[in-house]
Amino acid sequence: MPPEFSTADLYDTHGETVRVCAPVFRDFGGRTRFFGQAVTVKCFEDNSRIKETLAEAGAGRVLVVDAGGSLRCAMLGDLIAESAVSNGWAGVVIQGCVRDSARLATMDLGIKALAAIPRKSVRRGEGQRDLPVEIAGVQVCPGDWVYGDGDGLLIADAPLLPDQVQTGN
Ligand SMILES: O=C([O-])CC(=O)C(=O)O
Repeated sequence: MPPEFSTADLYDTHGETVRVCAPVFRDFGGRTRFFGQAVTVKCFEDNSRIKETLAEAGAGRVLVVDAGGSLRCAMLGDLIAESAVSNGWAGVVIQGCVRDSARLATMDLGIKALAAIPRKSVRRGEGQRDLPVEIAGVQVCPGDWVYGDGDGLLIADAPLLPDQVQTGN
């Protein structure tokens, strides 16, 4: 189980040294409180990099995806989310859409995205990984610390929790 924390308490403790995402995301995963170090992807209506990355060992990290805010297709569905769970990812944050939302809600994974839509993306092998991205008005660099709960999402340069363990599981 993730340690007890709340993004509101973390904000009160750390103030404007943390970046607060604009409240554009909904929770789709079965885990609403999650944290971990960021791995970043930038892609548009093509989830190739997301599928590849979540097939690797997650080690409690959080995949942060700038999907350009597209509301046309889903960048994550139940199969890719299942691979994220079995590979030990703590969460996935997508500036874009998901699908299979009923199944996602049963999974032990944090998932924040803009909306759900039935249409899937088209995989053409495009997209970039491990670069600074911007989601919900804030910059996220690879290795930044991501904290999510029902109130939203905070991004920090350094770990915020006392005695922080190195995984978000
Ligand atoms: O395959 C996709 O593009 C998305 C999807 O439906 C899944 O992850 O199950």
